[in-house]
Amino acid sequence: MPRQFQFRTVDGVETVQIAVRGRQVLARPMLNFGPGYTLDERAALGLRGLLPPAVNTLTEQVRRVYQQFRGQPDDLSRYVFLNQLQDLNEILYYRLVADHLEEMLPIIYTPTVGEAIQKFSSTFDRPRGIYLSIDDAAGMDEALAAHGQGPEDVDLVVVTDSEGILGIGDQGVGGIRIAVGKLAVYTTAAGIHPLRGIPVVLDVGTDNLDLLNDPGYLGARHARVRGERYDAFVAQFADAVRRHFPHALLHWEDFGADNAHRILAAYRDEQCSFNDDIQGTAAVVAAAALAAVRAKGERLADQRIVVHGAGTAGVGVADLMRDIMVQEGLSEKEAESRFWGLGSRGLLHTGAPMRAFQERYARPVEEVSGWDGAGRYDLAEVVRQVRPTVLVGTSAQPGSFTEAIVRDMAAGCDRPVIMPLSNPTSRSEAVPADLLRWTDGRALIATGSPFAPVEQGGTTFEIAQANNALVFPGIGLGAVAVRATRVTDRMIAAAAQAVAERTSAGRLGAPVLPSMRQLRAVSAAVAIRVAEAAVEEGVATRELEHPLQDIHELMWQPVYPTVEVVDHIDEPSARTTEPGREA
Ligand SMILES: NC(=O)c1ccc[n+]([C@@H]2O[C@H](COP(=O)([O-])OP(=O)(O)OC[C@H]3O[C@@H](n4cnc5c(N)ncnc54)[C@H](O)[C@@H]3O)[C@@H](O)[C@H]2O)c1
Ligand SMILES: O=C(O)C[C@H](O)C(=O)O
Ligand SMILES: [Mg+2]
Repeated sequence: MPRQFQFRTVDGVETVQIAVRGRQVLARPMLNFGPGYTLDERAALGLRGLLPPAVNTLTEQVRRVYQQFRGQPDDLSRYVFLNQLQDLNEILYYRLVADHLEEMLPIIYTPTVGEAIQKFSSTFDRPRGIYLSIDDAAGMDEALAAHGQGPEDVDLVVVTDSEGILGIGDQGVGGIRIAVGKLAVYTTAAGIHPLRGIPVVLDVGTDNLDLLNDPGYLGARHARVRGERYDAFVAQFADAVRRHFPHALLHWEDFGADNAHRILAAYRDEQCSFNDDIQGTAAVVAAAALAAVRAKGERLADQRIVVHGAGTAGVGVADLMRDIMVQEGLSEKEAESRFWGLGSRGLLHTGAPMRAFQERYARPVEEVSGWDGAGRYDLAEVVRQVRPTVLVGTSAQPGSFTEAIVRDMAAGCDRPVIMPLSNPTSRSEAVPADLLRWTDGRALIATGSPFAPVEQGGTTFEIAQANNALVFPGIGLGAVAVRATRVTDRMIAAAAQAVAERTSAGRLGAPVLPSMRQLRAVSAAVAIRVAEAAVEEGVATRELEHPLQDIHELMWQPVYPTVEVVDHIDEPSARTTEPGREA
């Protein structure tokens, strides 16, 4: 099918060539500027009479839709409203989100996206992204082609199989919305062009009985396919991405713990890909931990770290912190001995069963011989015995950082670092106001979901949001900017470093991470460091001549482009703004 339109940027000016007319223009979210079209443009595009007479600026349109947004009764309705706006006029949607970032991010992303995923089938209207069903594996190539993007057109593919959505588990086909949400954050934070990212759900069935028994459920209605058939489907998908979109970075999101680690290990050396829950989370949490221990005048290597929930995120976080301790001078074994991990059966130790990816954090069984618990040691016992200085929560067990546990921890150190990272808000291991109360304001806190500042003892405590949203957009942009062929550990460590450098947690009450308000600047800083690391690692296929300028120019802004009305679009569609020279 001939192309209907094409965006290009020449000398910093974005233009869209449009080869369709009339209602076909208004039917495309990236072309529908609504009353934003001038009268001349309306005449040239066959839009006369299809729009009300007034011509609006983008600012006027934002004002109107913001009022409509404010009129929504609850967060889920706000999500649905924004979702519909994205499918109506996508540039206006991104402008609205950019202008009201702090208010909108918790709607289009965590925590509200969690509820929207759970209610996917009842709130579904217009499909967005690609739905790949294991029952139609043979149709995968056709499905990817049907999306309409050519090999040069795609920078990013975000994929989930929906088994481990946030902390709410298996959500079947509704998981597409986490991929949509992550891409919206890529665009908002790092200026990835809205057309250059594709959200994908791999629907392999669901083990969620509520979904299987819901007559309105829109996904494949059978139990999750596992084993060889699942692996073959994932392999077919990874290969199809390489063939259809050879320059795309593949972002794995919210897979179940075993598959997440296995898939990352299988593909990280095969194609440009990373796992956000393992590596993105690790980078942001390491940055928060570094800022917190610096505020105490200590090193990471000096800490005793308990990871409550040694799953996808927990083990990723431990691995990166271990690597930082090694840089600080510890041996790998010494560094690993600074961690105590807990799974659903309590402390990981060599006398109890565990999963392969957890084994390096198993404590020797001799260490626990005198402990209370007969082989199963819960968080309270671990905290009592270990006296941790850092407590990480990636368990999705709400309230598991109890008053008794937190007071016990705080009795053993001056500034306990406590990070309840589980999302959405309903899964948080503790809420900041409680943590500050139980520790008399001594705790250094980071949470996964957003929390309002807390007033205590005359101090306002701003709560750092340690959400991978602070790093994955920059990791993506950095990798895309230099067309990296892999995402290496050093690129992830560089992302953590870039965030840590932009944090100063010295003052009492200051957050241990930059605010989400600074998302765009942080993402640009992360992208520059990630791109540089990619070049140093030899995985970049082009270099940036002026990193700051080049990254800045690559970041798409939500403004209406100059319209060029044409009869047809010339192929090929190679990107016209080259960020650097071929290496
Ligand atoms: N802040 C962030 O950026 C961020 C990033 C990724 C994940 N998360 C959150 O972390 C949580 C876990 O996500 P995940 O992807 O790692 O899931 P996961 O299923 O891979 O890991 C959860 C782990 O918790 C363990 N667990 C379960 N019950 C437990 C209990 N009672 N005590 C101790 N451990 C227990 C499980 O054994 C598992 O190892 C989710 O809520 C998710 O939203 C946050
Ligand atoms: O999606 C988020 O908010 C962060 C993270 O990827 C998660 O799974 O919780
Ligand atoms: Mg996730």
